[in-house]
Amino acid sequence: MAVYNADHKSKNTIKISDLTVSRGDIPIFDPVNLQLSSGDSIQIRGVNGAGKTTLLRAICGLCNSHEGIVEWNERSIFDHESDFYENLLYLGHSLGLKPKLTAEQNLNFYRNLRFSTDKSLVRQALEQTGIGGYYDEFVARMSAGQKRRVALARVITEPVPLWILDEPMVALDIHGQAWLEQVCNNHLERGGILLVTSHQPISGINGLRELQLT
Ligand SMILES: Nc1ncnc2c1ncn2[C@@H]1O[C@H](COP(=O)(O)OP(=O)(O)OP(=O)(O)O)[C@@H](O)[C@H]1O
Repeated sequence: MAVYNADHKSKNTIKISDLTVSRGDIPIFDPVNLQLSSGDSIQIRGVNGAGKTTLLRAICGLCNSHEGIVEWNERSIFDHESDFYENLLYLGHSLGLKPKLTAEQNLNFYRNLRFSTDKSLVRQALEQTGIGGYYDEFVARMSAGQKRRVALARVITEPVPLWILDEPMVALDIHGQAWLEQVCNNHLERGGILLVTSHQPISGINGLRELQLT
């Protein structure tokens, strides 16, 4: 399982070079060039339809029609997929939760994919997200904000260095937003990297850079 470079002795880097995605023959956004190292964070900004989700998916290697290069620690993600994906946590618009499973079962599913043996992390994570009492509740019976908190608990149960979060603030109340900003700051202090989109202002993440898509 991937671990943080907690002591910063070795750094992680993601480098994006001339990355763009086309629909038909038309590029959705101008080529993106970006480099982030351990402790760096960036918010991708742009109006509805600017291509924020598309860019994040392309960085994750999930777009077929992309041009450009994405490198993790100076190696193409396509040539070294397992090294990249075991270090990546991508939370997209879709929460990726099974409604007929409980919160705990959903998180254990993802935790098991990472071969993590620390079961206690799941209930600790749900406590931290403020829904500790809901660990055995079916996701189908949860509110939108509660579901979002379950999905976001993965940042604790799968402690990998690269977080790519698409609109993570959606449906969160102010307490949830403050919690998320705090865990992002902890992540960055431990040497993590963060790429995030949000239509809501993010004021509580230290050193958050901005990239405006055009
Ligand atoms: N599956 C698809 N097939 C064709 N076009 C698509 C597809 N998904 C998105 N698009 C188009 O790509 C463009 C960028 O969409 P994208 O979802 O990346 O924008 P966004 O900036 O994330 O928008 P929002 O702020 O509304 O979430 C839009 O014009 C959209 O219509």
